[in-house]
Amino acid sequence: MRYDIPYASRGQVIGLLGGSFDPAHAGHAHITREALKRFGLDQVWWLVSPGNPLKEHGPAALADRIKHAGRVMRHPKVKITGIENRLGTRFTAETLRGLQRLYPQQRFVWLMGADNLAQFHRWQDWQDIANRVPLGILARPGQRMSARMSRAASLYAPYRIAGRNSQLLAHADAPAWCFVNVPMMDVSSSEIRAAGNWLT
Ligand SMILES: Nc1ncnc2c1ncn2[C@@H]1O[C@H](COP(=O)(O)OP(=O)(O)OP(=O)(O)O)[C@@H](O)[C@H]1O
Ligand SMILES: O=C(O)c1ccc[n+]([C@@H]2O[C@H](COP(=O)([O-])O)[C@@H](O)[C@H]2O)c1
Repeated sequence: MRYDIPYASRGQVIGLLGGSFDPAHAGHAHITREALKRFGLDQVWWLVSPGNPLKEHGPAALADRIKHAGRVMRHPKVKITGIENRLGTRFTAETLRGLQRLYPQQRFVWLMGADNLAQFHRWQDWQDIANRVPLGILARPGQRMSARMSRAASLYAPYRIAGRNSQLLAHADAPAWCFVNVPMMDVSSSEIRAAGNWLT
């Protein structure tokens, strides 16, 4: 299947929420709505990943995950995409380089839950990512401390924008990051997978 590249007008700020979405759930939809508000984003694109490079087991078929994500998240400012499949990228740093080439007139903010900040230093070219785009981090149950104590949080401590100033993030030059203490939803794809076959 060939996936389209979404439209964004000049000057727009686009939040990117990458994930396996295996399957998408209410927690993803919740942090997306919070990110739109807290960071003042024009759009959020979900990047449904061909497969997380750090996860051993491959996810369900991309087309099924995208279809399901479209049912979970319906919002005029949110687009569900298979951009990484289209670009032929799996690593976030490569994806961002590709997107910045394709959209030179737009700004991107990388969004992630606190669990991903905790292991961000294991990602390929993670410092290139942090130097390329602002990072918007959303609280996740049980992950606040590990995120705050993480290698990325300590190395980039001088570039942190306080949560109360979250509206500044989207227009800040990278490196910049902001942790927002949004209300939390205790839900995960692994729990849903363990409970049965979401594809049926
Ligand atoms: N309940 C949640 N609260 C905050 N962030 C979340 C939540 N669920 C997922 N995220 C974030 O959404 C992004 C995509 O998550 P992903 O698709 O891996 O879902 P997941 O529920 O973490 O999956 P799994 O349980 O398989 O690891 C990640 O940045 C993750 O941190
Ligand atoms: O680039 C990397 O090295 C890298 C390592 C782990 C995760 N990621 C990205 O982080 C996002 C969340 O992944 P996941 O599987 O936890 O949903 C998704 O976009 C992945 O491609 C990226």
